[in-house]
Amino acid sequence: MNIITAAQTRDADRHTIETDPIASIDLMERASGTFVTVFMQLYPDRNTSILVCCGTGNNGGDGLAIARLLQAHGYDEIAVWIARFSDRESDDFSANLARLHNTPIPITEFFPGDELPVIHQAVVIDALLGSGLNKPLTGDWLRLVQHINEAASRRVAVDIPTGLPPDGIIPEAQYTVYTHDVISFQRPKLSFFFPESAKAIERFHVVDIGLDESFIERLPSDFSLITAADIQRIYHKRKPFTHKGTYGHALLIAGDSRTMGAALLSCGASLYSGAGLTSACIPPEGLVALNTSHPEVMYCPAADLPEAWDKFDAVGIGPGLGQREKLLAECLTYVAKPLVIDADAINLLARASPLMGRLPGQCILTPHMKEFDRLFGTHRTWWDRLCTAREQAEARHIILVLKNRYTFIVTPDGKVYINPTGNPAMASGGTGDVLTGMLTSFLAQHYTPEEAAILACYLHGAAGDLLANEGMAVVPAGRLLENIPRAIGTLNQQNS
Ligand SMILES: NC(=O)C1=CN([C@@H]2O[C@H](COP(=O)(O)OP(=O)(O)OC[C@H]3O[C@@H](n4cnc5c(N)ncnc54)[C@H](OP(=O)(O)O)[C@@H]3O)[C@@H](O)[C@H]2O)[C@@H](O)CC1
Ligand SMILES: [K+]
Repeated sequence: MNIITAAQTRDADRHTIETDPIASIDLMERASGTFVTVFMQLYPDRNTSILVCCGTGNNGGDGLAIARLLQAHGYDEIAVWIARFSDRESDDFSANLARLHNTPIPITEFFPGDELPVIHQAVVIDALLGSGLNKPLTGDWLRLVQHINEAASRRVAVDIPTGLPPDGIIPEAQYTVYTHDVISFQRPKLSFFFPESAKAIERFHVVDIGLDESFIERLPSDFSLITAADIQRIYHKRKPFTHKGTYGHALLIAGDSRTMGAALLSCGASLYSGAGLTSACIPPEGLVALNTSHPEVMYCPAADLPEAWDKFDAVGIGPGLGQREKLLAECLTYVAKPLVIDADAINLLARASPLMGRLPGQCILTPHMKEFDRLFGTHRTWWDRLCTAREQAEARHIILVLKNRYTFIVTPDGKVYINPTGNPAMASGGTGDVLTGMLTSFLAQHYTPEEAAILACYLHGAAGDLLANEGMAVVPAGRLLENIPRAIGTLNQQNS
C-alpha cells in the first residue's frame, strides 16, 4: 500500500471529484460518514458528551458534518466550537455550517483573544486543522490546542491531529493535539510512523472514503506500508517432496562468553523460521547450552570456517559477537553468499571504517536508532535519519533494516517499506537477535534480500502480536521462537 503525501491526497481528491463523479460537499459527507462509523464502534454509548472543535477549512467542515451525523445517530450531548482565527472559510465549511444551523446543536464561535471555557465533555473531536497544516501552531491556535490537551477528555482527531505535519520533518518542538484515536482518511500519513508522533497519536484507524484507489496506486511514492497481501504474495508454501536441502543452510556467527544467549536466540530463530539446516559458529563454551536449547542446530568452530564457507546459503553475523572483529573481517572477505550484519558487528563496523568499504552489495544491516547513528552520524529527526538511510542504501547497494516501532526497510533503489506488525510488549533485549536469525533463515531459503527483509520483519512482529493478543503484556524474546511457525502457519492457512 503506497503512502502518499498531502499534496498527492489533494490530487486524488480532485481526480475522484472529476471522475467518480462526486461533488466536493458529497465527498466531505462520505468522509464524515466513515469517520462516524468508526467513532460509533470506539464510543458506542449514545450518552457520551462530545465537543467538536472545528477550524474553518475542510477539516473543520468535516467536524461540522460529523457533529450533525452523530446527532442523527442518537448522540444527544453534542456541542460545537468554531475557532474563528482566520478570515477565510472553505466553501464546504460554509455549506456544512448552514446545515448545522438546522439542528439543535449549540455552536460557540471563538475569536482571537477570547477566553476559553472549561471543557467538561468526555470526548473532544479535533477538527481544527488537518492535512492543510503549513506551519507550526502559534498564538490563539496554540492556546486552544493547549487548552484541549489540558482537559480530562478523550481526544479523537479527524484525519490527523491538529499540528502534526502529514509528511516531512516533525520538528522536536512541534506542538499538537495529543490524541487517543485518529480516524484518518484513505491512507495513514507518513508521519504516523515516526517516533516523534508518539505523543500526538496513541492509535490510528484508517477509513476508506472512496477516493479512486487505482489512481492512488499509480501515484509515485517511495514509501509503502507492508500488508498481509504482500506477505501472501512473497511467501512460498512448502511443496511435497521437498527436503532439508530445499530450504538451505544458514550460518550464524554469534555469541561470546557473556552474551551466548544472543547467539542461541538467533540460531533458534533460524531454525523456527524454516532453514533446512542451521549452523552456529559460537565460542566452544556455548556448546552445552546450544545442544540443550536447540539440539537441531549444528556447531561450526571458527577454525573450520575457511574450508566451510561454501556450505552455507546465507550467513548472519553479530548477535552477542563482542569484540571479535577478526571474524567480521573474514566474513566480509570470504563470504560470497547473502549476508546479515547486526548488533555487535554493526558497532565493529562503526569503529573500523575501512570495513564499511567492504560491505558486499545486497547485504542486510539491521541497526536500531543508536547503532544507525554510530554508523552514519547523529540525526536530530527521524525524517533526517531516513533520508540518510536512503542515501546510504543507494550508494552502498545495501539493505538497511532500521528498527523501530514501525521498522523501515530501505532498499538500494531508495524504496522504504514500513512494517506495521509488532507491539510494545516486545520491547526487550533479544528480540533483535531473533530478527537476525529470521533474516538469515529466509535468505538461506533463497528469498531475495528484499523479500527476506520484508518477510522477517512482518513475521517477527506477527509472532509477537499473536502472544500479545493472547494476553501477554510482556513478550520475552525466547517466547517468540515457537510462535514464528505459528505466524507462518497463518499464511499457510490463508493460502490453502
Ligand atoms: N483530501 C481529501 O480527499 C479529503 C479531505 N478532507 C478534509 O480536508 C482536510 C484538509 O482541508 P484543507 O486543505 O482545507 O486544510 P485544513 O487542514 O482544514 O486547514 C485549513 C487552513 O488552515 C491554515 N493553516 C495551516 N496551518 C496553520 C497553522 N499552523 N495555524 C493557522 N492556520 C493554519 C491554512 O490556510 P492559510 O493560513 O495557509 O491560508 C489551511 O488552508 C483534510 O485533513 C480532511 O479532514 C475531507 O473533507 C474529504 C476529502
Ligand atoms: K484535526
